[in-house]
Amino acid sequence: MSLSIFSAARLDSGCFWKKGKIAKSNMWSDKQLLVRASVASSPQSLRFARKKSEKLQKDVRIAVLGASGYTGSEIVRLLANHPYFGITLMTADRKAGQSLGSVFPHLITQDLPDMVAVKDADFSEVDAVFCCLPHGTTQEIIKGLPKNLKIVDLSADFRLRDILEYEEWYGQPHQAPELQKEAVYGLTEISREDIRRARLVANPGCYPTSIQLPLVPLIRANLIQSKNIIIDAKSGVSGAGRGAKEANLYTEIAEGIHSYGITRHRHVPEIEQGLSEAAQSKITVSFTPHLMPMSRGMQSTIFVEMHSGVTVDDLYEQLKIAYQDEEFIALLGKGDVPHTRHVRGSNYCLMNVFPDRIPGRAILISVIDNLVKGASGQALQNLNVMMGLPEDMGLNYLPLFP
Ligand SMILES: NC(=O)C1=CN([C@@H]2O[C@H](COP(=O)(O)OP(=O)(O)OC[C@H]3O[C@@H](n4cnc5c(N)ncnc54)[C@H](OP(=O)(O)O)[C@@H]3O)[C@@H](O)[C@H]2O)C=CC1
Ligand SMILES: CC(=O)N[C@@H](CCC(=O)OP(=O)(O)O)C(=O)O
Repeated sequence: MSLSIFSAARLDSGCFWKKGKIAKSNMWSDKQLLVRASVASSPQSLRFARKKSEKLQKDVRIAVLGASGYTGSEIVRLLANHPYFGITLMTADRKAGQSLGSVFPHLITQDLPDMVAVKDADFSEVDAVFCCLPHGTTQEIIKGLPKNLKIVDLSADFRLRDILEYEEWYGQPHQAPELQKEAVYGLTEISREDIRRARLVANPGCYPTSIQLPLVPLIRANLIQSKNIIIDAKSGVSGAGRGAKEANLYTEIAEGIHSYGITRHRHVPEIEQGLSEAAQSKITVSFTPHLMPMSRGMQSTIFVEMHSGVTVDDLYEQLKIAYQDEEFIALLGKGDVPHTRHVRGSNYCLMNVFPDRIPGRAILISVIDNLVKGASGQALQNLNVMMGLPEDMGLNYLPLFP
C-alpha cells in the first residue's frame, strides 16, 4: 500500500496527523468496542473484540522473514503494540510449517499465520518486509522480492556502500550490487531524511549503533580527534542469534567474559564508514567486542582525544544539543553511569561522557538493548519513518527493570 493511499485511508477513518504526533478523533473507536465488550460480556467476547479491533486497525501488511529467530520474534513482540502494522506472512527455515507460538511460547497469545519457507511465501498480501535472515542468504532473497515492497533488512548485507569492502570482510562477492546502490543506511537519528525517501533500508548492526550514536555528533562538530579512537564493547549472547553453536553453550558463556574478533570483527568497516562520513575524512578505530553472560544488552565504552581547548563539558553540551528532541536517546545527568539493565526490552539508548584522568581525553559510554535499538526496535522505528508515521509507534515500551 502506498503511503498516500495509506494516509488517505486513515484520514477517511477520522484520524489525522498534527505536528508529527497523532491526534485522536475517532481512530480509537474500536477501542471503545473493547470497552463495551469488557463492560457487558464474557472474557471470550472481549478476546473476540480485541482480535476484531486489531484486524480493523492494521492497515499495512507486514512480512517477517526469519520470524523463528531472535530479531524476527522481537519484531513480532513489538508489532503486537503497533496500531497500523499487521503481520500477514512469516517465514522460517528449519522451523517452516510450525506456528510461532510453538517455537516461542511467549508469543502464543498472538493470532498469527504459521511460518512458511521463503520459497513458498506469497508476497501478494504484503506491503512491507522486515528481513531478519543471516547475511549472505539475505541478498539473494531480497533480490527476488517484488519491487513495490518497502524493506528493512536487519542483516549486514546492504550496510557497506563499497561492495569490495563487503567481499573483503564477509568473505564472498556481493550478489546484489544494484540493490546496494539503492539501500539507505538506517541509523535513524542520523539519517532520518534519507530513510524517509528509502525503499530499502539497511538496519545498522548492534555494535555500530551503540558506537555511532555518541560519536557522530562529536565528530561532526569537530570536537574530538579522528585518530586514536578506542572502543571496548560488550554484548549479551542473543547478539549471536538463536542457532545452536558450541561457543554459545551455557558452559562456554556463564561465569566469565571473553573478547573475540580482536582487530578483525566484521563491524569494523561499518563503524569506520559511518564515522568517516561524519568526519568527511577517513577514520580508523580500534574495536574490541566482548561476550557477556547475559541474554540482552550492549555497552560501548569509547576512549577519545579532544581537540586542543575542548573540554568534557563541551562534549556534554554537544550531545545535549544533538539529542534533546530525540525520544529514544537520553543523555544522563553529569556523572551518572549508563547501565545495560536500564534499557532492557526498550528502544532507548542511554549515554554519557566522562573526563579521563589523562588530560585531553574523554570516555563515552552508551548502552542499548541489542535486540531492540540494536536491531528490531530500530527497524520498526525506520519503517515508521518510511511510512510517514510517528517514529515511536509501537515502540513505547519502558525498560523492564529489575
Ligand atoms: N541478534 C542480534 O542482536 C542482532 C542480529 N542482527 C542480524 O539480524 C539477522 C537475524 O539475526 P538473529 O535473529 O539474531 O538470527 P537467528 O539465528 O536467531 O535467526 C535467523 C533466522 O533466519 C532463518 N534462516 C536461517 N537460514 C536461513 C536460510 N538459508 N534461508 C531462509 N531463512 C533462514 C532462521 O530460520 P530457522 O530458525 O527456522 O532455521 C531464523 O528464522 C542476522 O543477519 C543478524 O546478523 C542485527 C543486529 C542485532
Ligand atoms: C554476540 C555476537 O555474536 N554478536 C554478533 C553481532 C550481532 C550483530 O549485530 O550482527 P550483524 O552485523 O550480523 O547484524 C557478532 O559479534 O557477530
